[in-house]
This record gives sequence, C-alpha cells and structure tokens, in this order.
Amino acid sequence: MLRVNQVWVKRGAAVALQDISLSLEPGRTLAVVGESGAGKSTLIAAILGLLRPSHGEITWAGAPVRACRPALVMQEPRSAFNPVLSLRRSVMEPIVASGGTIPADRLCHLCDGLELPPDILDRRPTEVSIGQAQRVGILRALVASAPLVLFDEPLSALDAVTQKHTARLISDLQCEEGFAALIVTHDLGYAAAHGDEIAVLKSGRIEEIATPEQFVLTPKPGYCEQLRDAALALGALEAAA
Ligand SMILES: Nc1ncnc2c1ncn2[C@@H]1O[C@H](COP(=O)(O)OP(=O)(O)OP(=O)(O)O)[C@@H](O)[C@H]1O
Repeated sequence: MLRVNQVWVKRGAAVALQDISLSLEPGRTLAVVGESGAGKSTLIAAILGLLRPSHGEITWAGAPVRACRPALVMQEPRSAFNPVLSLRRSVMEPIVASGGTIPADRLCHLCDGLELPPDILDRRPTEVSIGQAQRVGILRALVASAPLVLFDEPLSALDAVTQKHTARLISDLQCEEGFAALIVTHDLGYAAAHGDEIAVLKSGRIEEIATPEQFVLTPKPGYCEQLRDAALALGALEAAA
C-alpha cells in the first residue's frame, strides 16, 4: 500500500505541500484534483522520490516507493519521450533496463485497446499527434505491470470519445491486474467516475478526501463546495450527481 504520512515539501523557498497524509491500496484509484499550482504534480514528484520531503515519509509496502518501480504517465505527452529515439525504444527501455521483456501479445493488446496503429511505435515523438503521444505514454506505463501507476493529467490531449474509451481501458486493466492508481486531473467528471476517492488539494494542503458520492452530495463547505458547484454548472458531474 502507498502511505504518505504528514509530508511537507519545499520548492525553492516556498512550501508546496503541507502536512499531506493519504493512503492508497492495490487495485484502488485516488483522484487528486485542485486548482492550478495547488501542488498536484509536486505530490507525484515526491511520491516518485524526485523531491525529498522536508518532513514526513512516503512508502510503498513499508519500503521506499522506488523499490516497487512505479510507472508514471507524464503531463506533457511529447516531451515525455526522447526525441531521437523511436517510441518503441522509449516504451521498451525501462523494461529492458530492468532485465525484463514484454510479451508481444501484451503490447498488441494494449496498442489495440489504446487505438494506436501498429506502425506507430516505429515513429519518433515528433511524427505522431499529441493525442497519440499521450496514449503511447499510457502504453509505456501500463506495459510495465507496475504495482503503482501515477497519472498526471493522462487524458488532457484526447477528444471526448477517446478520453472515455481510454479511461475505460485503464479501469479494466486495473481490475485485471490490481495496480494502485493515483490520477491527477482537472476533470472532475473523470475523477468522480473513476476514483474510489477524491483528494482535493488547495495551496499545498488537503482540503478533503471523500468518496465521489460524498464529494458530489455533501462536499466540505468552502473550496470543495465551490469546486463541486462549478463542475455541476459545467455539466461535468452529470453522471455522478
Ligand atoms: N521547479 C520549481 N521551482 C519552484 N517552484 C515550483 C517549481 N515547480 C512548481 N513550483 C511551485 O510549486 C507549487 C505547486 O506546483 P505544482 O506544479 O505542483 O502545481 P499543480 O497543482 O500540479 O498545478 P497545475 O494544475 O497547473 O499543473 C506552485 O506554486 C508552483 O509555482
């Protein structure tokens, strides 16, 4: 299980995360939402060990998170890849580096599910659309069979139909394989439909961790309620309301 215990993280002179505690079990999804600059990407970087907390600790099954080889879907689809390598090399590299192999049928199954044409992995990042690059980023994370997958705005470059389809593929695969998913998103509809819990971040602090039902029906007064109301007004929570 992922445990984030009373974590504080500084970025430069400023405190970007303050007293963050949360946990996430295998097979479960935690959606992290909140305004721009709230600290969502900082939380991912701290979980990955890229930023060191000034206080508190972050573990997976009681050990440093890096020991479980977590997978990351990065926010910027194209810059997530080395521009001079084929996408295939970028997808395979983490697995080859750890001495593993990817069964060909798994790669084909995931490419099909993500609606990626068979030849796409032989191209470079600049030779595919941003939405395709985003789906290759998801492919790279899922193919590794990591027990913990961190998604930073995984669907932001996709059209609505592809978003829905890709979100379903991630959920189905999670049911089959049981990985824990932490998903940072601005899309409250996605958070409510696919999160077992929603964590609302504001100014580096957790305002509330709630089930989608609690968030929609009885959000914490103040910022969480404003966020819920704004999402309702935009029709983003229709399925969950
Ligand atoms: N490299 C950096 N150096 C100093 N401060 C940074 C750095 N990166 C981010 N910050 C600051 O840390 C705070 C949290 O940023 P973070 O990127 O985690 O927010 P976010 O919630 O992911 O935002 P967004 O939704 O816009 O991606 C912000 O105040 C931001 O300006």
